[in-house]
Amino acid sequence: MTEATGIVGEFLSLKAETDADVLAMQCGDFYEFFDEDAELVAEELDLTISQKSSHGSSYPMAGVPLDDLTPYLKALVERGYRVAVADQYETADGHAREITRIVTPGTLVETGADDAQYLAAVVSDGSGSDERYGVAFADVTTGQFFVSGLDGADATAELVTELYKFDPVEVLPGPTVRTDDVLLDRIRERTDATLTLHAADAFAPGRARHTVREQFGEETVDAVGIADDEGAIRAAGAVLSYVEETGQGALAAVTRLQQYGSGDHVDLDATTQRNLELTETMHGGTDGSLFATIDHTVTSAGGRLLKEWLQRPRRSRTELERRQSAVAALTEAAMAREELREILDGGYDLERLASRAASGSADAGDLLRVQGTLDLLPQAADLVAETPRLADSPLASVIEQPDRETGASLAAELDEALVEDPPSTVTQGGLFRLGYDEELDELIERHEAAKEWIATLDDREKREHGITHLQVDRNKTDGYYIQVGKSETDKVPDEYEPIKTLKNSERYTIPELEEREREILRLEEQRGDLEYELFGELRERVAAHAELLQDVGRALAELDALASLAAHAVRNDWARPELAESRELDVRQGRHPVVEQTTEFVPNDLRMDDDRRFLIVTGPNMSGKSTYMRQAALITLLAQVGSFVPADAARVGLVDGIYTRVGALDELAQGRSTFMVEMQELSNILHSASDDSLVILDEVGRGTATYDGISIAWAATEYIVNEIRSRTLFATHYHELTTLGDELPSVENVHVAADETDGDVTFLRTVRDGPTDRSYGVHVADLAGVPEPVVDRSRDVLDRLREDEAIEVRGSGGSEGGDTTQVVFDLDSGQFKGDEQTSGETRVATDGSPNQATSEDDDPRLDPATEAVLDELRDVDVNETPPVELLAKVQEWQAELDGE
Ligand SMILES: Nc1ncnc2c1ncn2[C@@H]1O[C@H](COP(=O)(O)OP(=O)(O)OP(=O)(O)O)[C@@H](O)[C@H]1O
Repeated sequence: MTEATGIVGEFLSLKAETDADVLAMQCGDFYEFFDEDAELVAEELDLTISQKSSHGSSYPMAGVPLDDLTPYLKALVERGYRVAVADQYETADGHAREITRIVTPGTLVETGADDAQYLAAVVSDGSGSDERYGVAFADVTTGQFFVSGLDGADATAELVTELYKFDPVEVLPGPTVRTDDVLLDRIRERTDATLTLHAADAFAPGRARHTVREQFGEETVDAVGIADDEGAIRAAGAVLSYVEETGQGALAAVTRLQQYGSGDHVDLDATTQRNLELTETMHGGTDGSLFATIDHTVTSAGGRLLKEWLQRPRRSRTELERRQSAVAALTEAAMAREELREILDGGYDLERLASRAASGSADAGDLLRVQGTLDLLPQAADLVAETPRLADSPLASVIEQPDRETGASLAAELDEALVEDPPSTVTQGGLFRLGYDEELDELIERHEAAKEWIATLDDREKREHGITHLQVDRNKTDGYYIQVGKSETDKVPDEYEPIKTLKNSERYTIPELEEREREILRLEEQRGDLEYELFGELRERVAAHAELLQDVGRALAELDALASLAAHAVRNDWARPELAESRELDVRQGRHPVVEQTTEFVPNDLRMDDDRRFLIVTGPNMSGKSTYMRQAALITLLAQVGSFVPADAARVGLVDGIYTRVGALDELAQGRSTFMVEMQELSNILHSASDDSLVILDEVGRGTATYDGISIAWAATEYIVNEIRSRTLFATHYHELTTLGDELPSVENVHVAADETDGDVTFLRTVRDGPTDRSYGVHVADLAGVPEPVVDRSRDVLDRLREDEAIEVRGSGGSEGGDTTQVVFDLDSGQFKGDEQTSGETRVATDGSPNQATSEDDDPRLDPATEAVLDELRDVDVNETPPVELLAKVQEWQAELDGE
């Protein structure tokens, strides 16, 4: 194929210059895509493809009008593509084109989503156990910029957790990271980010440091305390240079460098965030998450902040008490709270608008939204000042924080400058009020006068020439014209010069009109140019106040988030928790914040302190163990957000981390066995939790053979109680573990009660002290529709087991000629026993402890037929096998065991 020339050739050579996935090239009034790019956008965005021939070949082509590019860009970028935009500019001999910006998921300023949009860079130095990372997160749509250095044994896990928390849309892996398959896989697992290779030298320490200083100034870098953290600096520098390189101009809005991770936040690993369903449920939806339940914010910035609070609860008591006092004041000042929310409801996203001003994409409407939103702060301030309960609260300082004077003068300037309902294009004039600029006023006056002259021309002509059907109008092809009805064309004077004949009328022009038309066109152009220039200056002045806008935006967002917490507390009768330094958690009549919304909830107490640090929670299946434990975690978390909590009263000893291990739902898809995941999570908890942490373990050990499971759960309990000393809730169906309550200090049993009368089980949902030894698993199997014969047979077996107080494995005796062999695990003694009546042998573990019980030497020998049945039994996936097949299996096994 010959090489394409002309416009296609130009496109292809520009495309070869960039590493973007797609190129949009301006051709006059359109942005065009050619070749593979045309096919891609046609497929993704449903554009029509046409063919463009060049040098004997035909190329697919698709295009969008100039002014419509943004939504298409957004759509492509949201699908993870990086899009280069080439613009056309005039030259002495025609025009040329060059790539002016690259729009990527992490640098798209005009996002439509409410959520934060982080661009991250990750660098690593060190290796093995001495792994060190630097990480930076920038949200160019709001100007947020966070950096952190991570080191120590758990640095990799912490890094993955941070990535999960910030959930970046684009990640720039540093030079070493991009060669680390394992880490890259974990990043892909934990985020939906596009991974982009950014120039390696942007990560170089010297260059990165220079970039960071240029952006934030040397003093800031020193003050924030990252000057010595090379990893953090390298990551920060790489992010900044990438934003700059994409040419989006958003860098100007990134004004504040914030370091995080130095112990101000409660550790919430990625698993825990998911398990507690903070922002998404385990099934991936948002409905039914904690955030969806408690979010009553009225602005997107308020919602974003509240979500951030949930994802990053605080450890600082001062900060939490400040938020609590504000929420408390708002719960008590009902009318003022609702009025405040109404005021806020009129606001727009100032942080986002600041970024749009800085990147030059804000239009006149955006600047009016800036003005309108700036005006809300003084309104909120007046309301707070007039309401004594609020005036004494920390709300006053939230409002005091931004520079209100400058805010007011910027708002006044915008108000004086722009007309009420400006057009969305900024090049055609019509944006400014009279009195804003003298030169513009004069142009406007002349423009308006010329238009006025034309507006009255028809009357003059009608009068002078006695024509009734005469009108003056304008269109694109003919410009201004005088139109006269056919019946009266004989009355037109000589100076009327015909320009077009229509069916029923004739169009004319006259020299005077032509002159005015030229004047109007000239004035329109001058006015458009001048207004565009003035608008650019005005937008730059707004952009120069990016930091102020961010301050006001955050203050309004904070008011919104606090008012939302107060509104939820009032509607749901939540109480202000007392924050304690001691290691306790004392909840009176606590509820689960999400479940209480949809259920007649039975409240429960919870008491944990130094003498009662580890609670073993037993109770029937479905009784509410998981709910009770999550409730404890969520109450703690809400308290450390500064919120009220779903309880009559609560005293919450502040925690440094919340760790959970509950049933994993979605890990299988990622190729790890359920049990492996369970153990990795347990391992992570045992490494990370401290005596200030809250640990929730739901059925640890369940994923493997019973004895291994009990052994692991037992040993983990001992380790947590003796070594870690965290506050821990551990739900289990291994009732053997309840004996630990007597043996270890600070371990107590509680159970969720159920009532059984004549075989009918009622879940009481009440938590009481002491253990229980009943699971009612058979009852739940019945409820779930397991076939009756299986349920009945289970009941028989269960009754026998209860009589024997033993776990029994039953098989046909090979050598004993059909006699039954029984191997039992005695719940009282925690020992294995052979059935002396039939086999005459006793198999007892040497020291009686469960984890010894499975040792090879003591393994009871069974005949091969029984072994085979047991193997099959172990392998059956109960969740995957239809009940009828299960039933058939059971019959088959019975037959085999009966020696048939
Ligand atoms: N205190 C309560 N009041 C009302 N309903 C509750 C309460 N606690 C739990 N429930 C409801 O009971 C059901 C079972 O709760 P949960 O999953 O916590 O039980 P579980 O004991 O952990 O079960 P399993 O042992 O089978 O995992 C849930 O649907 C929950 O909504």
